[in-house]
Amino acid sequence: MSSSSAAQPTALYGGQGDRRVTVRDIAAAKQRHEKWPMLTAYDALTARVFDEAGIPVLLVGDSAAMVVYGYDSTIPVTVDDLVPLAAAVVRGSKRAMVVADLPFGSYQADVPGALAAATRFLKESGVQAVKVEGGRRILPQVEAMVAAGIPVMAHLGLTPQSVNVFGGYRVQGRGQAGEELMADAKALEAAGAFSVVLECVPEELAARVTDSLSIPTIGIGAGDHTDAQVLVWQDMAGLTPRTAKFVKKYADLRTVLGDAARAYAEEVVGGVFPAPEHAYH
Ligand SMILES: Nc1nc(=O)c2c([nH]1)NC[C@@H]1CN(c3ccc(C(=O)N[C@@H](CCC(=O)O)C(=O)O)cc3)CN21
Ligand SMILES: CC(C)C(=O)C(=O)O
Ligand SMILES: [Mg+2]
Repeated sequence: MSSSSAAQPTALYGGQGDRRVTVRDIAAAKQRHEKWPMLTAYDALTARVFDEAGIPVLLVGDSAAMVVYGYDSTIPVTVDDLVPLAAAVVRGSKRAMVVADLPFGSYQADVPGALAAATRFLKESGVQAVKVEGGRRILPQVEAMVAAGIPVMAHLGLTPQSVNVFGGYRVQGRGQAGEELMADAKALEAAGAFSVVLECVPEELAARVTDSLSIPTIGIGAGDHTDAQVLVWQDMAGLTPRTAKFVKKYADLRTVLGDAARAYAEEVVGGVFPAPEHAYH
């Protein structure tokens, strides 16, 4: 593992302090050309680990549909499914800004629906911001949420809630589609989005968008020129069996956890565990 080229903690990454990271902190990081990491989290214990590691932004992704609930896309997951996970991540963290994905079907149809879904996450989970997939078609929703005081993170490129339009998880934004994505990004910035995720797009496009916007870009499979990076934590920790090309594995939790389960099982079967020190007298 190449964790040796250690970057110094920055104002946003690795800091301590008993207040949460805000949208203003994130905006200021771009002015300082300071890169930052985001990770997903879906429960209190991992949220606490990542918070103590100094990760400034935690995303309760609708990828929970796949890595928590076992569906094969993000389409089935609901607000009712995600709100309790988001609440657990908020309870498990102290410093990180917590962002929740609005799930498929909860914001696309109209402004009242989007406001209702986002409001549930802020009231019932305590997250500080929400994330929505899409560009100019959802501008009214973005504008209304921002006007209501809800920070909005945008998401362009491979927007997994549109997997049935794309016909699979493929790179987006090649050729003319890149110009459309650029126009979407500028429109979202003008609508008040505080950041934009760029997923699975050519790195040249992600760099151009990053240099054209004053809000930070957060890349996943978008090269090294975005302001921030995000990965699904089970991917970067090596728990997911198969991952996309853009994932780097920083641990091998699949092996670690499997070995632990086998060691425990063998000791139970062999009568080694529990030992006297694990019993009450
Ligand atoms: N565990 C997990 N990690 C993710 O990053 C993730 C999810 N789940 N669920 C929602 C979406 C789906 N994502 C995916 C899934 C697969 C590929 C993938 O296999 N991509 C191909 C690229 C093919 C091409 O060249 O166009 C690859 O081989 O990397 C990409 C993004 C990203 N998101
Ligand atoms: C991968 C990130 C950007 C996401 O949207 C998710 O985890 O749902
Ligand atoms: Mg998502």
